[in-house]
Amino acid sequence: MEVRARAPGKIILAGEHAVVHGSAAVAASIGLYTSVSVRLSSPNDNDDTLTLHLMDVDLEFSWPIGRIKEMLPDSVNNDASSPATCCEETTKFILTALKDFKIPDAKIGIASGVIAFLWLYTSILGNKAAKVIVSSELPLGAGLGSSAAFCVSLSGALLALSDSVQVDFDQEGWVSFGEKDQQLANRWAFEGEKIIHGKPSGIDNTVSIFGNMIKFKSGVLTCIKSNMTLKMLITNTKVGRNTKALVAGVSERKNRHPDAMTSVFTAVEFISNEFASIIQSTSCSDDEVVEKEHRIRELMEMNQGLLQCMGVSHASIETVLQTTCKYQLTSKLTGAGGGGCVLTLLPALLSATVIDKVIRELEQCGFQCLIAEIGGNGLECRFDGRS
Ligand SMILES: Nc1ncnc2c1ncn2[C@@H]1O[C@H](COP(=O)(O)OP(=O)(O)OP(=O)(O)O)[C@@H](O)[C@H]1O
Ligand SMILES: C[C@@](O)(CCO)CC(=O)[O-]
Ligand SMILES: [Mg+2]
Repeated sequence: MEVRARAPGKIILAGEHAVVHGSAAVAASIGLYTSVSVRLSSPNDNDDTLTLHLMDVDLEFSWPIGRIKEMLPDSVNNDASSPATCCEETTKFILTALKDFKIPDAKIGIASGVIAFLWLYTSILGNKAAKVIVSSELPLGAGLGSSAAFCVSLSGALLALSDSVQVDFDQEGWVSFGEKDQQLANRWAFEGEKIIHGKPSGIDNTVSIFGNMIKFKSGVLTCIKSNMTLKMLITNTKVGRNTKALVAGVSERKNRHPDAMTSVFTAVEFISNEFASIIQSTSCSDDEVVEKEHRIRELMEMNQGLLQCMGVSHASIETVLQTTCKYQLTSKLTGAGGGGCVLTLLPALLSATVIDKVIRELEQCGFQCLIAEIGGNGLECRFDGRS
């Protein structure tokens, strides 16, 4: 039996990092997906292994089911309907066991993804033999929510094969989960994100599950209906970074300067709330759109300044800011920062010639630009063999 699931990446329009400390943030899904296919072995296959093929990093892992039972003895009592946290001891044990695979140093960040996979797989499906393939259109570790899309698509595919969710696979094409099942997949994906991120707010997995645009604060989501076309240029600085380390760095800064950092997070809360209300308000004339874009630009500029205060900007991000500023365009980092991706607002009346010029100049700096669709569907799955 084979199931495929796909989950989108995201951009954070306002509020990253502050959201980890309880402030509001605004995020939207983007039209770039991570896909997972899970094929359970049948008795005819005569194959008693669990195999994970990570196409994007060209790594394959394979464990005899006996080894899975040793590493995760509780997998016999799996209960897909109640998401559980992977304890530190289990994480360390699996990490040690992964040494057998000699993951190259340049790809060592993948180990946390493999631990998240083993935890989600065995907690949801127990210790069944299967082949799992993961591939993504997202750059990994670049601020576009690759870890959340990974955990969401995995949780979706695994739950679809469990008895705990009801998916109508008689429908043609991609199918969404019902709301209760989306909530369950979201709780599992959050458990996976905890393994990869340390202390996630939950915004990335939530927007990847539900899609579209959301405001998120202290674990609570509010759907946002945008009343303006937001066009963002996404520039990948290609500077590698790790969300877990950046989130931990901001917490350390908060411990050193609690009053100053609390004020920074409070300021971000106001920015996110104002951002959300601007995009939801209706505008009739071109002048009103221009006025709204002007206010959004100022909010992005202020948010970027506060992210600098948190210590998560980077020289490569500053280069993108300076380059786009030459064209009177405003940018801010998105996701965890420290490199990764930067958003630039492309005003509705901006000419294609200017867009081409700014993209060319950014690419000459060695960066990679893309214009992704904002909003769109969240987690979806299907039985393979159907279009
Ligand atoms: N397609 C994938 N294949 C294997 N591992 C993946 C994949 N996508 C994500 N991961 C895991 O997620 C890690 C990257 O997560 P990280 O949170 O650092 O970056 P991100 O999610 O892309 O950015 P952000 O959290 O800022 O949005 C990788 O090192 C790997 O462990
Ligand atoms: C940096 C952060 O705020 C967003 C990462 O996309 C972390 C989180 O919210 O979990
Ligand atoms: Mg992440």
